[in-house]
Amino acid sequence: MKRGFHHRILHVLVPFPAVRSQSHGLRTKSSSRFSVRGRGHRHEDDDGGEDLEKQKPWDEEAGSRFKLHKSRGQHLLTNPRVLDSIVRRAHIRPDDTVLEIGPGTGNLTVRLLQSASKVIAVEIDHRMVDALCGRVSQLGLDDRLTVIKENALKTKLPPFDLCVANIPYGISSPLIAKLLFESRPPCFRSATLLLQKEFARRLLAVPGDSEFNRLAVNVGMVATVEFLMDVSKRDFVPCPKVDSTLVKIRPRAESPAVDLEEWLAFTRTCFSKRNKTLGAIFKQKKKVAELKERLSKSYVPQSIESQDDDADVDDDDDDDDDDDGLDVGEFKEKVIGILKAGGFEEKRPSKLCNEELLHLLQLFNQQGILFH
Ligand SMILES: C[S@@+](CC[C@H](N)C(=O)[O-])C[C@H]1O[C@@H](n2cnc3c(N)ncnc32)[C@H](O)[C@@H]1O
Repeated sequence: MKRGFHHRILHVLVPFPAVRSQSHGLRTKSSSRFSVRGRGHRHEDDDGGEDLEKQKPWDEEAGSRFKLHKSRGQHLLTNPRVLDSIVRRAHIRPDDTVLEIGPGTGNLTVRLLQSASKVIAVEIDHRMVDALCGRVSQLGLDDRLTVIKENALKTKLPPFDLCVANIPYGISSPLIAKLLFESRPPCFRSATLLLQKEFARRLLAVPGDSEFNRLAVNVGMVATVEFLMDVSKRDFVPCPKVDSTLVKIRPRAESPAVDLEEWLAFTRTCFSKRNKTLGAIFKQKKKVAELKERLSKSYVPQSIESQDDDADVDDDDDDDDDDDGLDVGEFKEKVIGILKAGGFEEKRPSKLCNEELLHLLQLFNQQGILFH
């Protein structure tokens, strides 16, 4: 079973009170301060030209005050210019259905509702859901918002055209994997996501960069990633320790010519030891034994949630050439022979582009060596 995707919990659709405004325009409330009880956070916004910009990101009158949990990534984006910029860069069409993961109190949601036909928001915290529903209801936009009160990683996502979100950074990797790999091919145009800056750098890394890693390799196989802008930590309440980067992920139009489960398992092996050559990686006794066993064993699916969770795993036996007890000597020679024939033995996976890695996988597969 794929870790994180096997619990299919029913959606809880949160109903809204039937409060409507006179029109679909956003109404501006009079409150002018952001305040979270217990934290003493106060945020004063820039004055904007439009109604929406004048509206404060969090309206005390619209909902109750509560403690924000850092463990759930509850850093609310409060700078209206940044919020507007995210919506602008998402290129939303009027008939689009937008998926938002982690709407929080709705700072981004109310803007998305202005541009899209429909917003589907997935939020784990019922206090946030209550605040969001109250706020959207007061604005008279509730008929276009559907809230799924669930863990975004554990719920089946409904169809959508665009994903636009300031996500909790703790779920970045499994969430991107879910968006891109859970339902193939993905049917959305793009995901405009605010990510932790360091994570975004790794996602944007190319072969040869020090940050180049399995996450970039796997995402790059099925999507392109574009840098949009950096966002200061000072634009959030409470202020996090890290800065952020907005990126746009676009699924590739054509599916890659490879079994993705096989590819994910292959890259898991290639990137299992940082800075090692492929020769050193494939000489490990355990790796050789695993591959040999897989020749005769049936397929065991791997998690695609933990895209990059094993980069530091050390087996402590990478230089071990002694095959006694495993009876894998001949098979190991075959594996090394394939690496040598392709000119890969001395190369490091972090320097190879996807085409080169794909070529190596094909060489293995042609010799009957499978990775899943
Ligand atoms: C960084 S805050 C963003 C809030 C809002 N979008 C904003 O920009 O002000 C992340 C939000 O995601 C919610 N969240 C955390 N983990 C989640 C999960 N696994 N599934 C859905 N929502 C989650 C948090 O409760 C929080 O409201």
